[in-house]
Amino acid sequence: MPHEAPLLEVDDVACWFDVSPPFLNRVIEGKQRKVLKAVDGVSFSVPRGKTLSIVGESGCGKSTIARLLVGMHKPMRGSVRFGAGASGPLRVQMIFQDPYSSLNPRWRVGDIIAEPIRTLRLRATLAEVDARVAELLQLVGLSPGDADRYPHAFSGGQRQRISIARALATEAEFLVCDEPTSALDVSVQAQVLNLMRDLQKELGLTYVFISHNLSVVRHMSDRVAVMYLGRIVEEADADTLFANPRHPYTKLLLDTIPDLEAPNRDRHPLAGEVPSPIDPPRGCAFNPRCSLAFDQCRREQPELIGGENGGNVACFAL
Ligand SMILES: Nc1ncnc2c1ncn2[C@@H]1O[C@H](COP(=O)(O)OP(=O)(O)OP(=O)(O)O)[C@@H](O)[C@H]1O
Repeated sequence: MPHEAPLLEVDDVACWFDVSPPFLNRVIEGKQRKVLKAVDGVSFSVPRGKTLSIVGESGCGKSTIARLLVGMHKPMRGSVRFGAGASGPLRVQMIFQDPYSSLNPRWRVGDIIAEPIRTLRLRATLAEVDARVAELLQLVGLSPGDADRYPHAFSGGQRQRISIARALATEAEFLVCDEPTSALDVSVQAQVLNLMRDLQKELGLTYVFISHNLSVVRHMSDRVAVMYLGRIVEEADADTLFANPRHPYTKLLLDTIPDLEAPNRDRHPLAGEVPSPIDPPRGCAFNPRCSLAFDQCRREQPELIGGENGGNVACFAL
């Protein structure tokens, strides 16, 4: 079978922010500026119809990657390349974490979903636009009559369904989902995740799914990349990563997931905090929190290296 080119290919991408206090712009030369390396040398690819999840604690650079993918940030190094869509250029949309602030409260839901259809001229007549809006509402588990209501009339889970309908209204084939269920009640999270999985199968969608919560991504992902302080420290097929995590940070992250089969087992809370990306530790950024760290880890930064299980890991201690 010919090897299909990935739908998304990210190669050695870096995104740094100048976080010098404003007055430094005038009085201090460039070399003394403070630079925050939010993403620093990240590479991954996503095949068509698959899900890559990016996980890690707050501040690791996950949202910055999401913004790089949809063009809200420009990489200062490296490249983000998309393959072709089914009919013309690939359309990429983002689903945001907060379904309360991402929908215009003054617009009826029907208009929110119709807007991209009209702007992109995807339907010719008003009646066709209305029919498409009704179809999209049903696709996400709402009813066509919901088109006449305003966002405030809906729960958080329903609003996230509306956001998904709006994204699909563009005929997007690639969705970047930044913590799409983190603002929702736990009982509603599973419903929205199931909807996203069903839509993926039905429409052949490709996802980059961002979360700080490994248990959320477990059943969503084909592949998982674990980020720490702007870099990927481990990347593998989801089943492999959950069954046999290799990087000490991945192991710690997995240890924080509640085990439904052994709810009374002692869990180890993640000790310590992610260091500041403005002044990261020398060597492996995880070394101050790592029980396996030795001299080399405090001096050199480990590269992501492929292993026999098809995964990649960046650790000197393995
Ligand atoms: N526009 C910006 N200007 C300056 N610093 C930024 C900017 N955007 C992000 N950062 C910093 O970059 C680092 C990575 O942020 P990012 O939001 O990508 O992390 P994250 O893993 O998504 O965390 P969270 O889950 O809290 O959103 C953080 O230290 C953050 O403060």
